[in-house]
Amino acid sequence: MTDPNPSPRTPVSLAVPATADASDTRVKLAARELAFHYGDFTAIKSIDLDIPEHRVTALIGPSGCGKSTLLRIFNRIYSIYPGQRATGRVLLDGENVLDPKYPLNRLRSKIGMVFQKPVPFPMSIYDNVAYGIGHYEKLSRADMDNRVEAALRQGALWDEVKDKLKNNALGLSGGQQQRLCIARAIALRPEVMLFDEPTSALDPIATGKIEQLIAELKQEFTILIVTHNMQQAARCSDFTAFMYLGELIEHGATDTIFTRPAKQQTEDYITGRFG
Ligand SMILES: Nc1ncnc2c1ncn2[C@@H]1O[C@H](COP(=O)(O)OP(=O)(O)OP(=O)(O)O)[C@@H](O)[C@H]1O
Repeated sequence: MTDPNPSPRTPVSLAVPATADASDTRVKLAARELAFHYGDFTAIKSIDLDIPEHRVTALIGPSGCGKSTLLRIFNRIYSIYPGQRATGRVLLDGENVLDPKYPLNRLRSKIGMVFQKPVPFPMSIYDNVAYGIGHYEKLSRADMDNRVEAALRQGALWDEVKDKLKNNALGLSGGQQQRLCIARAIALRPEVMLFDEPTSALDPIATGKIEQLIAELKQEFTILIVTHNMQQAARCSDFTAFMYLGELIEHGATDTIFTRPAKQQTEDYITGRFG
């Protein structure tokens, strides 16, 4: 994992105005002694982590440290794969969502996920957003129209697509497709949104739009974002968690993690000495 020829990263400039304080918000999502196993391989080793409500928390760390695995535990995607097993607890508003008695449908309606590569359904822009809603609620045509419009507005896509809602979503640009996937997740009115490297396939302009969108969305949602981009973590998160080899090494206010990290491993990673 250690890079023998490290190239120092560009110094990270912070856009976070002041040290974020977790004491002015409550914990929305929490991991307690959370571990994860792919067969015999332990990818996450007993993590405790608090995710504050209405804040953006960035998950950073070198490739393979377990960031995506952690997101996949939070909405129990892993449960469809044989041999994959989580132990410990994930508390959403205090309830353990890993308990098999916690309904998967309820969990999916509360925790939405946006993936690295936008994957719109091969259907119209309108239907992409309406499709998921139809699984959970029976809305009149007018209510559905309103819900689709609201989601596309919140996804910062409405102005670009309002005259072509019946067009196939696959005709949108990559950045537009990603915003459509965000709108699709928003339309279900989740409480937590998980973003797994949402801009890694996008150009800087499209990336900037998504980052701005994430900053706006935290008013309504609790956000967790996995990113390899240190500048992005610094720009759009309030809190940052640094993982290494399946362990949570350090977690705190983003400006503290980037300017005064407590652990040497964190400093080595954010300054580009490894990873
Ligand atoms: N399906 C799988 N079966 C077995 N091991 C897996 C599987 N998926 C991931 N792993 C292993 O689990 C560990 C954590 O992987 P994960 O994808 O969570 O890391 P990551 O930090 O998200 O990496 P990246 O930044 O490269 O996406 C790695 O060692 C990986 O090889």
